Amino acid sequence: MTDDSLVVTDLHVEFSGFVAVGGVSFDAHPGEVRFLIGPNGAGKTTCIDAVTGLAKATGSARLGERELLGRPVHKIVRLGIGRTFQTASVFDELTVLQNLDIAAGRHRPSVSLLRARRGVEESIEQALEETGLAGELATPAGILSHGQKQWLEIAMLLVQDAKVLLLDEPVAGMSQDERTATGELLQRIAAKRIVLVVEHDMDFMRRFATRVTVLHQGKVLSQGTVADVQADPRVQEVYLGTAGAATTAAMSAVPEPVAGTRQGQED
Ligand SMILES: Nc1ncnc2c1ncn2[C@@H]1O[C@H](COP(=O)(O)OP(=O)(O)OP(=O)(O)O)[C@@H](O)[C@H]1O
Repeated sequence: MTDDSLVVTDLHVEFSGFVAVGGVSFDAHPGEVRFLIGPNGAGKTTCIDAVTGLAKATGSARLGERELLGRPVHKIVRLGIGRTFQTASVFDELTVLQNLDIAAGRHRPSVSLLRARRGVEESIEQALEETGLAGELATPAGILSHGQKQWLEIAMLLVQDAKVLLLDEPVAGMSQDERTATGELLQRIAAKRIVLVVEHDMDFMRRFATRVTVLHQGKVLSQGTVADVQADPRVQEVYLGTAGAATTAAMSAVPEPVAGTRQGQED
């Protein structure tokens, strides 16, 4: 455990008496690509909503020494918690650079776009390089590929210097190549920041997760390395019952170690 860790303890969220998250605990640290998985309605997004202040919750979610629960959304953002949503939320009519300017809290009049390259701040330059969007500076976000839009959202979080990136189904709808590029991007980002991924895609999880928490009906069903959760009969049962044979096959496939990740780290 470090001062930079995200530690969620006994998280509870109710919607009009319905318990969406009923006592969930997990932690995440810089240096790992942390996954939250589980069938539809398991409570994954609600956990992220609670940590980011969008859903009222009890329990605790601490970033280092700081308690996040009970703070308003904008203060949680200021503490360095960034998130993406299942649907990319970039400004389609604005260019990649303008989107990043907005993320950086900077206003760039459109005339200066002609000289855009000259005026690019270092943080934006770095985020563009990191996410592979350097060649798309003047491209309207609306015509980016689906994968590039997700990367732009991640770049926006990097520009804001988010310490924690909470990513809700970042590879949904992506091609295989885009998934691989995204996984590698997350590994690079995770070297210095906390990356927590909510995902349905089991193959992606298997390739890139260092540790996994499996949620089911608002509770933690299993937690550990990819190998641990795949071997857990309770996980196999839940996926057999809800997601069909394809997912079960993906869950039971032997994980391939990925260079540069901290496979095997325990709670
Ligand atoms: N604002 C809300 N009001 C009422 N119920 C909600 C609300 N948000 C989520 N729920 C319910 O809480 C449960 C958990 O939902 P959540 O979206 O967190 O699940 P999930 O694991 O992210 O699912 P999915 O993979 O389908 O996105 C579901 O039963 C959902 O219908």
